[in-house]
Amino acid sequence: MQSIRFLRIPRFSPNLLFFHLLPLKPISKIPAKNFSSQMRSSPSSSSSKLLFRQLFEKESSTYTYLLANVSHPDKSAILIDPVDKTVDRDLNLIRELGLKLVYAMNTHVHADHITGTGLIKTKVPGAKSVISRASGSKADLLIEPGDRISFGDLFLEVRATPGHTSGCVTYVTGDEPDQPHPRMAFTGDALLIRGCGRTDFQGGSSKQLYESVHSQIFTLPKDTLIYPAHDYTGFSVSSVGEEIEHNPRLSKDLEEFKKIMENLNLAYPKVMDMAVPANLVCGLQHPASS
Ligand SMILES: N[C@@H](CCC(=O)N[C@@H](CSS)C(=O)NCC(=O)O)C(=O)O
Repeated sequence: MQSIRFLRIPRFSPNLLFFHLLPLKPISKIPAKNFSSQMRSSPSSSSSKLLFRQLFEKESSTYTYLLANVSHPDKSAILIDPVDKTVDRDLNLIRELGLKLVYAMNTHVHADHITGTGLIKTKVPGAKSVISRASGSKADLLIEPGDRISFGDLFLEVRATPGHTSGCVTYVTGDEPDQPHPRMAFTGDALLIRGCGRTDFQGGSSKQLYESVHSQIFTLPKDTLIYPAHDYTGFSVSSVGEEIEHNPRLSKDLEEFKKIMENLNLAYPKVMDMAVPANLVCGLQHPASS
């Protein structure tokens, strides 16, 4: 299905809002599945703006991301990588901002904390849990590479970035004129700022992680903003160009990268034995509630 429109399209960055007159290219549906929070009410309602918040859970140093299409009447919102301990904070924020949470998404099965997605489903009727099919987890939507996750007129595309775990994905904002510019990549634990996820459990593979990051993230425009699932050193955001140049692990060649990863000598996450089984059912140890 295609539509051609010439409209006043807002362009925006996460921090600054710009408005330009742009011709809107034909929209063509990609063959992979389209997960949409609502039907497009009118082909001419294209005004959209992103609300973006980066939220932090200090015990596990996890970032949760809130994105919403605030110019759309539905004010549809999504959460990426919510943590069970901070679900009430996140839901209060969503309530205060008058948003409607449609998807609670995971980038992967976390080993260091319990996801908030299952708990959110018990508190927000209609919100759907999302994780990759390759993760082997239960969720309402099992997404695959190339799928689109829509909220209002905005969308994320799904890229497979295995290596930290076999089911890791990166969510990237759309590559169309009415989508955020610069693009934003929510990399989970595949790519951290000046680091990357460990590869010593949960089907991890250094070679696979290296190939994932180089083929799926480092090929994005250099100004693409990198938003990871963790930071242990005080960083909050980076860019593709910055990580290509300065990432002390992934800027090396594959053989050197593998040696670095073999010698990380990290202790296993303290709650791993409890977190992994729980996260396979979206954080609730009750399959029916996933
Ligand atoms: N100390 C923490 C776990 C820290 C850790 O292992 N982090 C993971 C991501 S969460 S599984 C990781 O990949 N770290 C990479 C690195 O270079 O630090 C705990 O006990 O939970």
